[in-house]
Amino acid sequence: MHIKDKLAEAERTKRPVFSFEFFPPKTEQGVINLYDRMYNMHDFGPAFIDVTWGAGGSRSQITCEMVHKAQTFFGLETCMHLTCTDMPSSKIDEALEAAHTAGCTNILALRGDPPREKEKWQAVEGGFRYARDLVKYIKQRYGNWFDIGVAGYPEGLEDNQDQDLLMEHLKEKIDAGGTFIVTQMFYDAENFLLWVDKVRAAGINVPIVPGIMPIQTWDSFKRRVGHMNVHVPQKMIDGLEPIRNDDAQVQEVGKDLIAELCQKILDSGKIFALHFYTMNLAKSTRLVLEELGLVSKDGTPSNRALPWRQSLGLNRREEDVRPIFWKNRNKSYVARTQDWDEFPNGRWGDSRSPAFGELDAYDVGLKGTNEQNIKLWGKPETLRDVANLFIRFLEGKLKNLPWSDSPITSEALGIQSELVDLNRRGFLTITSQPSVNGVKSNHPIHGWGPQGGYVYQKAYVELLVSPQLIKELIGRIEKNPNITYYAVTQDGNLRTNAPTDGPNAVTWGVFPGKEIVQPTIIETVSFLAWKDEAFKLGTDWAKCHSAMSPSRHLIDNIMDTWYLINIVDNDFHQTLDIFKLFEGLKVKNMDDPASAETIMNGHQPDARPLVNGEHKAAVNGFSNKDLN
Ligand SMILES: Cc1cc2nc3c(=O)[nH]c(=O)nc-3n(C[C@H](O)[C@H](O)[C@H](O)COP(=O)(O)OP(=O)(O)OC[C@H]3O[C@@H](n4cnc5c(N)ncnc54)[C@H](O)[C@@H]3O)c2cc1C
Ligand SMILES: NC(=O)c1ccc[n+]([C@@H]2O[C@H](COP(=O)([O-])OP(=O)(O)OC[C@H]3O[C@@H](n4cnc5c(N)ncnc54)[C@H](O)[C@@H]3O)[C@@H](O)[C@H]2O)c1
Repeated sequence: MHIKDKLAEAERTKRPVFSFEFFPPKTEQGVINLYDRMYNMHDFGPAFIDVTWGAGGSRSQITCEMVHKAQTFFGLETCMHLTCTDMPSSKIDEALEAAHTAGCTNILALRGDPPREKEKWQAVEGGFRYARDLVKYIKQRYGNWFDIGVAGYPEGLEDNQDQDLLMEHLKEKIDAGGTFIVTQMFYDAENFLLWVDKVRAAGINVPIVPGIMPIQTWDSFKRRVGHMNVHVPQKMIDGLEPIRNDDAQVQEVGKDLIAELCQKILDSGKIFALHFYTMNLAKSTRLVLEELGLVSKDGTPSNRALPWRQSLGLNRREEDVRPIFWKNRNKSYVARTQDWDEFPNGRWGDSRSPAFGELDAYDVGLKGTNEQNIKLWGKPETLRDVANLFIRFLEGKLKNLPWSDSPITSEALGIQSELVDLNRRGFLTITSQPSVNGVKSNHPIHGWGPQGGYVYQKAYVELLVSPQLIKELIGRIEKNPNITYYAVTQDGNLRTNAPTDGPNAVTWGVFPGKEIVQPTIIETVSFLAWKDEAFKLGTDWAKCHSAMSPSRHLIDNIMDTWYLINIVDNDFHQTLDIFKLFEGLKVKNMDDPASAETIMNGHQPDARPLVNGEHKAAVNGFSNKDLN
């Protein structure tokens, strides 16, 4: 059924409907577990679900596969997103044909983010430069088979803050055949409703579906707001900031704030649908829907297990944490633990979670236009210039780096001088955490999770290391039985001394009446998924600079030849031992304009390759190619 008909029915009957957006997970296990979740969320009764378009290679294949499964097996009315970026018309045809074959009759037609490298931008044959062109093409090829939605921006768009122009272009998309509008996420109801009036004044009469992003934790909320550049009313900040360290309270207050936002929108009498950016998680969306009375409080997903398989066969949870009571009751154990990855959900969380590693709703990659990024980070020509950027970030003088999208935290300030010193010597630090040996869960710096608990963490540092120094560094690590590491190059050459493939918990908490929660882990699969993202952020940064520029050359060389390494001191009583590994080590020629090449041609490591990246990835069900 076409979405426009469902929306028209909602408006006619004045009974609001809602929809859920899912994105293609980063890992194979995440995809499998998402099917469980989609199946369960079916019971909430969404009018339709959306699957975002994962640009490029395997991610787009997963979109098509998810659309097929949702439509055919779960009986969910599905809308497939489709973008123009880097899509020759043959690929657009393939995607549309896959959707058609799956019985999907709804497409959200988008432009996608422009390729970073401006000089390579080419509207592909058929002219899919704007979403409008894609709408026209779909109409032309498929007539009325597909109902076509388009995107709307009440808060403006990064590359176009001119609201009048955006409105003109929105009108063009509707005139080309768009029949409904789904908006970006926002938290400002007043601004949205004013925008709705402007849409109507522009002569656009199709239904508008507002994009709602539930609040999971303070950190993810802040990160997304920053990423999407949306305005947050002071009332929300005031409600959430004082309880930022108590995830359970943030979820509770967040639910109330989002329900209030939704209610205001629905009470306006102008809007009859809500679109939830679920981020592949069920709980916070469900809580908002319950609060709004759109699902009943006992309307939790039923205990139905997927008819064609047993979920627990999927290695969903480590078997040794399964309570003995459920030993022979796999299905009900699955149902009882359906929110297993909901809380808290760090970005280093479990790679089996459908929500693993997700930063924003669409694709990973560097944010900001090339001009903005050059203004922010300048035009580095030597390794010293690059290291100085990291140092300025660590000193709080720069608000972000390609790998760090929010300012340095007070937690990192405790080891600031050690981190600055590393960068000064040519080790580019990306993430860090000091060790914590049991502080209260409401601790202002290290605290997280519910009240009354204690939290722990192991000292951790993740950095980019020159091939000049990697051998010596790994040699030192391997002499210390407390320290584990993973090191990988962009092309997937992985080295590690981790004793198993399984997770190494680096953050955990003990809370009253709960099992131990370990939100942050390091493991092979998640590290390989992250390394693709980490190197992409770097190559995106290089592409902000023109092809022949020294900055492009320098950053590309670092990405092509350096190692991404994470190091954990498993003795969580030690805070500074991890830094002793680097004593006396320093990259040579940091001021040499060709320093990156010097490094590339320098001493190559011959540390024992414990694991071959490609092979290891295959063992885990992926090839690095698939994850790109
Ligand atoms: C609800 C929603 C879902 C999304 N889903 C995805 C997804 O699944 N995958 C993904 O990669 N991205 C997704 N995005 C992000 C989207 O691809 C980006 O925001 C993209 O930058 C803009 O896409 P658009 O379809 O709105 O573009 P368009 O409407 O084509 O507009 C893009 C820019 O071009 C300008 N423009 C449009 N027409 C013209 C014209 N005729 N002349 C000159 N300028 C023009 C516009 O003003 C705007 O600045 C989504 C966004 C939203 C709001
Ligand atoms: N190793 C893995 O398996 C894996 C998987 C996915 C993501 N990641 C990591 O997740 C990180 C983001 O996670 P998050 O959002 O929880 O953390 P974040 O980016 O907020 O940073 C985590 C901590 O590192 C500190 N930090 C930030 N930038 C730093 C820098 N340049 N040098 C030293 N310390 C810095 C922060 O202040 C904070 O205390 C990514 O940057 C990546 O390193 C790792």
